[in-house]
Amino acid sequence: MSKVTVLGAGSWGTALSIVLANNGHEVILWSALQPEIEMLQTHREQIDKLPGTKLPDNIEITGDLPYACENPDLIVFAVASPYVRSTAKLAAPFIKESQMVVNVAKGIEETTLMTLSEIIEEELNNADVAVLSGPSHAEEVSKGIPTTCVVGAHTKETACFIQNIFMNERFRVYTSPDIVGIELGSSLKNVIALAAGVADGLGYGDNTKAALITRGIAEMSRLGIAMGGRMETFAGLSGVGDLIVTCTSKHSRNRGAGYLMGKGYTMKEAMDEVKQVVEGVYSAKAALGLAKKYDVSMPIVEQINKVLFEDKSAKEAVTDLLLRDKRREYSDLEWEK
Ligand SMILES: NC(=O)c1ccc[n+]([C@@H]2O[C@H](COP(=O)([O-])OP(=O)(O)OC[C@H]3O[C@@H](n4cnc5c(N)ncnc54)[C@H](O)[C@@H]3O)[C@@H](O)[C@H]2O)c1
Ligand SMILES: O=P(O)(O)OC[C@H](O)CO
Repeated sequence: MSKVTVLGAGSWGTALSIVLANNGHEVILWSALQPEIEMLQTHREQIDKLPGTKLPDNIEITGDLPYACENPDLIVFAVASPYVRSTAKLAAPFIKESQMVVNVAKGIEETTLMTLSEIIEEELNNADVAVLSGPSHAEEVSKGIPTTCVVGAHTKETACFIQNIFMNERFRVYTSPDIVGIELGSSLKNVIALAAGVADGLGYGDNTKAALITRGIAEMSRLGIAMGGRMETFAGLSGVGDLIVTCTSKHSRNRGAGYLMGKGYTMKEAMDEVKQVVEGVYSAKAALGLAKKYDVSMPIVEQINKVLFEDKSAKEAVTDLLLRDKRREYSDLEWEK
């Protein structure tokens, strides 16, 4: 049995706390939000986001960050991406040398273009920072619906330690050394999912969805490989796996927000309606920034940025994608003669 602290008590932090508690660990679930703390303490349930699932007794809810950071075996970062840096900064004075940390949030910082694990590493001196990602909606994980994820870490020992902490007969965890590939896949898929939602909102069909998923993974992997990630990772759980679930699931926040925009909502109206964090909106500009930095073509990311931030009509964006310059499906596949 280990001591695990989970920072962030939204859908994902709560669902993972339930997995960890059911695995027999002693869990501290911390939130920065007083109403969230009170709701979890009073009802022992994330009523707003995971209604109907009670928290096991071995989850302690707190708003006391120094206490939450007091010597756990593992800290799970599950706050929404815009709060990862501020939370790490606040926690840093209370965190021990070489603390093992796993980031489960998905995003890229707009101002620095850093991944979330890089931010945590920067803020927490000497922490051993890993990532956990994959096709995993909190609504299903909290109910014990079979789910698979992958943990990426700097060493095999850390990856296996975290794998053992999370894994059970309903939650299978693989390991990988490809941290950058995992984090880029998990962040970029949210941007593509917005586009898939827009297509649904416009009333387009399965052909359009399949096109966005397939061409989406092509552009995600082009950027990811340019940044040092591995193609295998983009073909894996945190790449195409997460992209499929996000672009198709009724639970998806990003697809849901895109759907509303396809129906004519503004970005702000769509985000308010979804009520939970729509990470693709926060990562879209950063994805475009990385595409420019690494000189990689990302046409879907480009068009979704125009819809989100330049008031371009969604219909026009789809037409512009379809009528781009003619090209080969994969530029490195050449005819022999
Ligand atoms: N929900 C899922 O199914 C799921 C699955 C995998 C990964 N994720 C990722 O996990 C992260 C969290 O997602 P979520 O669905 O739990 O979001 P959410 O909207 O349900 O919750 C976000 C949480 O962030 C925390 N927060 C809000 N404001 C804060 C502040 N000022 N300072 C510190 N913390 C603050 C709160 O605990 C809040 O509940 C996201 O990056 C998301 O992409 C979510
Ligand atoms: O599908 P979303 O947009 O709710 O994102 C949640 C998770 O990242 C799915 O793995």
